[in-house]
Amino acid sequence: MATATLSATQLLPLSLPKPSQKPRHANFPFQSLNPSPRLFSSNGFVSNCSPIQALLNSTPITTEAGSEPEPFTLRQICQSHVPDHVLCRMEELGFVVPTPVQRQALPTLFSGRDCILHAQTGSGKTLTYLLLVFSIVNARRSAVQALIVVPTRELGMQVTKVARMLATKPKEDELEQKSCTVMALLDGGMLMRHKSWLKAEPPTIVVATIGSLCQMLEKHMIKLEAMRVLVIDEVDFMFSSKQVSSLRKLLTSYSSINTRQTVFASASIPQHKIFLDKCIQQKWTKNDAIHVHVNPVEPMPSCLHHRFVICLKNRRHETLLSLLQSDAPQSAIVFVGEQSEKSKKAGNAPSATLLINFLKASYEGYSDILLLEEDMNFNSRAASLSEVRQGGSYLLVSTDLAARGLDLPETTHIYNYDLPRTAIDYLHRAGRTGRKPFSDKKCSVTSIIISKERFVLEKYENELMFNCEELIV
Ligand SMILES: Nc1ncnc2c1ncn2[C@@H]1O[C@H](COP(=O)(O)OP(=O)(O)OP(=O)(O)O)[C@@H](O)[C@H]1O
Repeated sequence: MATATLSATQLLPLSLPKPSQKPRHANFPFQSLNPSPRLFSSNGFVSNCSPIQALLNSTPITTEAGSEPEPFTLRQICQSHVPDHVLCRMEELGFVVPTPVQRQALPTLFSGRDCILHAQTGSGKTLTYLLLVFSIVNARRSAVQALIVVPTRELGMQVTKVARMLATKPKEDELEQKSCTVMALLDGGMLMRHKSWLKAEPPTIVVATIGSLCQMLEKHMIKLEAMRVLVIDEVDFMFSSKQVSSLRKLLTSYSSINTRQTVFASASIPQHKIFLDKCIQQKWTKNDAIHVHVNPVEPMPSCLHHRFVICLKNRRHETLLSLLQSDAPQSAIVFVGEQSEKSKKAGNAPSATLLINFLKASYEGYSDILLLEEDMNFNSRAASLSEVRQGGSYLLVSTDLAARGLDLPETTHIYNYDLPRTAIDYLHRAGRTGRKPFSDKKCSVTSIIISKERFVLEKYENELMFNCEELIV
């Protein structure tokens, strides 16, 4: 059985600089989206795209004598794989320079290999797998050709939005050939409407939560015979959820590894070697599946500053208040633990509600404080998120529902009002900040703990290889 784990250095395409070569920048090779004199153009670049692209095309090349030009842009990496109109949209949306995961994983993905995409939170895994999807699907074919499975409705909406933005064609091009259609088949959606849509003309790409997807599969409303790429996002979470049996069925009974390319993505793949072996043994992936692990020695973004405050159990509200007053964050997420069944049965108010009431009464830093938790209906959840996305300044109080995949790039501060249950939960909560791939701006993650929780946080520090600074408030 051939299993493989590729680290960053092994995956570099031949023409990319090896780590032994002098990097352009000590921390990150691509500091700015502004084209620098080091940029080069090649014949393959010619297209009628955005001004950024035009500038990139026209910039003269300066490479060392005799050396191969280095693929500097996403366009160069994707050129012969992804349709030009998608590349143009990508650039219009500001995605010009590849993040490390894009630079390292895309050549492997374009080679057709099944892949476990393992890279930090906020590193751009979504665009990575979407570019693969667009390299494979054919908009002229009326069949579901790509399926992206996500754990929550919120993440599904986000991925759908990016996919639709990339798929959009200029009006004049639409007349020649229609764009890919993207369906969001998500829990809390209007399944009746989806049924009519699927019947009339199947979409090219489906973004689904496993519950809604399986309902449609069981009723034979959706067909996966033409599916050529399957992405499972937040794969470790999906395999540890209650829906694992549906997921296994999707991977083995509803479709076959021989006719699809399979991609698993997450910022955390515990025991990844065992997981990769299992993927092959269980026939979730083909035998030559590869583990692309970007920056394994640093599981969390380096721009995060981790802090903790020790307080008495009954002083958490006041401690959070003084932190907010001293930090005055423009945009922050406060994570609270989920209410236990016992507490629900006893008729207690959830701690998130109590906290919001307290903050509304005592903190004037925000015009509104928003809530996101599992017990809210889907409409209220959507309303909270859309307000957060609209406003330049927000304070969101949330359970771990917001911890996986959500992209709110303006978030600068994370507060763990309750300590997360595991190091992996810590990693994903912390990863809701520091989500601007080319920014060095420091963002903070602050945990409010009681003294006997200090050893738990220390355990997380060891597991995730970071240091937490004590704050006295
Ligand atoms: N090449 C790029 N240039 C600039 N910004 C990018 C690029 N690729 C992705 N981004 C931006 O980076 C942010 C994080 O990307 P994304 O949501 O894909 O992260 P992720 O790796 O999936 O994180 P998580 O593990 O938390 O889900 C997004 O705001 C996205 O628009």
